[in-house]
Amino acid sequence: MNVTIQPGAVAGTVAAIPSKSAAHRLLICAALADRPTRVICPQLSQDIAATVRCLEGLGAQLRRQGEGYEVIPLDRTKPVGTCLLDCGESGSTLRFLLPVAGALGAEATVRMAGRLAQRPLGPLVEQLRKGGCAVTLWEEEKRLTISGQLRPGEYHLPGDVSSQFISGMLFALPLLPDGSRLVVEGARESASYLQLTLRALATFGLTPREQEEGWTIASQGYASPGVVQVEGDWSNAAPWLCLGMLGGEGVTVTGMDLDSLQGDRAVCRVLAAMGGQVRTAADRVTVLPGPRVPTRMDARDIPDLVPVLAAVAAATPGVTEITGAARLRLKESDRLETTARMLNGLGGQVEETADGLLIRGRSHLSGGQVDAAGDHRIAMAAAVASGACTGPVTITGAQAVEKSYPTFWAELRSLGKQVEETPVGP
Ligand SMILES: O=C(O)C1=C[C@@H](OP(=O)(O)O)[C@@H](O)[C@H](O)C1
Ligand SMILES: C=C(OP(=O)(O)O)C(=O)O
Repeated sequence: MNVTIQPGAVAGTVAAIPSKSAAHRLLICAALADRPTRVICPQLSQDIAATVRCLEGLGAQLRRQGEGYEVIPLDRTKPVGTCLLDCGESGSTLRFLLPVAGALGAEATVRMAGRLAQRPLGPLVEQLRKGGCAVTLWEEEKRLTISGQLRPGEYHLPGDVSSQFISGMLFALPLLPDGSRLVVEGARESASYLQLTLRALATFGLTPREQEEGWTIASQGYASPGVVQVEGDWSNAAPWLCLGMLGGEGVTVTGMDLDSLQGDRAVCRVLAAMGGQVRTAADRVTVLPGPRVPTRMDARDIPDLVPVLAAVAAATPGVTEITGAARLRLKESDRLETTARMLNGLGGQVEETADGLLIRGRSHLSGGQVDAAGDHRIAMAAAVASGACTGPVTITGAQAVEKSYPTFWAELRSLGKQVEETPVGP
């Protein structure tokens, strides 16, 4: 599908969608718990659906009821046996559930889509093999298999490849019959995502004991609190707040936890540093245009914000430098390359560096036709950039937003933008 966005100001209010990161975590904990849990999650996405599908593959039952899921946990007294885990393009689903499958002794075939089979998995696979699992990856066929029973023990993971490896082991190790140790080597990136994992575990009564280099993790059952609510998604509120910065009468996002542990809450701080007028009250945040000043950004803890913040920077006169973002090359696309290409396609001046972007901003961008590169965050960043364009913006492959935000184009329309969706033949 192609989307064409006409120039024009935005104004209005968007209700936050449920956080994809929180939804994955709470659904996984619920599926491993001692009794049923109601997980309130009013809106779905392809990635959340992937986690639901895989948890069903492992033997849990997830029934969609009203605004959420009734999760009947898997029966830990019965072996999982053979199963199919179709992770789609969701890195979180794959990296969280592979260790869980190992801890449950499942004999799983895992399917992957898009770029997922090429994204890093090696350090996690190495540890699972060390712990007694057989893992074989067929990258070309986008398939892998895991079998064997993961043993309690000491596991080591790097801190700077993907925090999702660490989260996956934090979910898996309490399921083992004896205590384990998880050691994180080197600097930690995406560290706030580990806090989200620890909070989800704590909600289900699990508290890995923090040590200087990682955690000791007791053998312990997941205890359901009965009902859990998925909080609003800061990563996906960010495109609206960034758009609010680029003109018009401001954009408000409601349903946000202003004290959230999500690292992407930093979008408020960064937009304020860039001159945006950021106003918060109760559960909402509003961003209005301001003077737009360039800044330096370290993206080590906010990888998913880089494309949308780069779009604002491209329309901010002066030089903005984004560093600490090498990991963006390992996402749904090489996001340093695809962000630069997309913004340059709209008249921006963006250069890739080894670990980030160098952006020479202009007061306006021109517009043009750009490709989403199969990446939801690039499609949404192009929509943000359209807020600074004097001409129309056409985004090819715009359906990419469905990975995390299926109603994105409808919401953009609700803010007053003229958005035309054109289906493209098979
Ligand atoms: O744990 C999570 O929910 C996520 C962790 C981050 O990945 P990395 O840890 O691989 O950087 C982030 O980019 C991803 O969108 C979601
Ligand atoms: C990288 C992302 O997700 P995942 O790693 O779960 O595929 C994302 O949502 O930007």
